[in-house]
Amino acid sequence: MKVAILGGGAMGNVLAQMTEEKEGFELAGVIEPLKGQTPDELKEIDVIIDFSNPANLEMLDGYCRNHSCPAVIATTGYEEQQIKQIEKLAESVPVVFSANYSLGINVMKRVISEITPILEDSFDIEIIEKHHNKKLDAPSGTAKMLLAAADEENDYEHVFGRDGNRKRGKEIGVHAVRGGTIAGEHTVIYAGNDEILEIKHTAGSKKIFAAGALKAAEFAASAQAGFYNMEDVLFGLQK
Ligand SMILES: NC(=O)C1=CN([C@@H]2O[C@H](COP(=O)(O)OP(=O)(O)OC[C@H]3O[C@@H](n4cnc5c(N)ncnc54)[C@H](OP(=O)(O)O)[C@@H]3O)[C@@H](O)[C@H]2O)C=CC1
Ligand SMILES: O=C(O)C1=N[C@H](C(=O)O)C[C@H](O)C1
Repeated sequence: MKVAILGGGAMGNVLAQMTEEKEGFELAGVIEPLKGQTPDELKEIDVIIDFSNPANLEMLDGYCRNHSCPAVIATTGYEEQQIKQIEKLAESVPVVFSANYSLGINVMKRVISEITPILEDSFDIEIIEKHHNKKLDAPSGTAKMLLAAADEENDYEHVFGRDGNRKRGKEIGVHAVRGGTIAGEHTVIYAGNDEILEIKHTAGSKKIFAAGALKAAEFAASAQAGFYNMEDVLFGLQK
């Protein structure tokens, strides 16, 4: 399978190396948008994997539409309107879209949806994410995804970067920490009276995201047009 990578940054580089090493995969090229490159320069791509920046969405959308090319989108920090645009693109081509391609976080997401309804009335819920000091967006896409998993009913008030006292009532605080080379750490804290439950995932390196994105690429290359997430890839199609 011929894979093109949009974004030649930290993730693009790790993914390029893993693509070249993986049996059955061939690296068609790495597109570096800030150097004026576009995917149009590459021929016969089976799937394009985007680890770049929301500013590249128009380019990605146009390329996938014009070439009926499946996409795996890993970039985070999109505006609501851009996510709608990705959903629209998925009416024409297969799109896998996830803020986190690791197995652990996708299992954690399931755990959070399962236990939050049991604990939410008597425990306070807070989310803490930690990342390297080069990360542009905050809070992380994964923190927002875990928040959505905790908040299926949508009757919470969300507080990003809480400062001061917790108000009583349904409120989930999301906190971002940036430093050094932390590959990614996400903790959901359930704090009750005299007891604390923490669910935590730590990424040991960027390789876990690249490995998951390659799995998603295999899935996307043989899927019908549609909007998929990493749970669809790992656990079979969700409803
Ligand atoms: N879903 C997941 O599992 C994961 C998602 N991510 C996300 O992937 C993205 C990339 O991460 P990472 O590689 O660490 O980031 P880097 O900053 O190392 O790389 C970002 C890439 O995006 C391009 N870029 C940056 N700014 C712009 C801009 N304004 N306009 C156009 N292109 C731009 C750059 O292109 P150029 O090549 O020309 O320099 C660069 O290669 C982030 O959004 C991050 O959150 C990261 C890890 C896992
Ligand atoms: O920028 C990163 O590095 C990461 N970004 C993703 C996010 O915003 O959640 C996924 C992972 O945590 C690493």
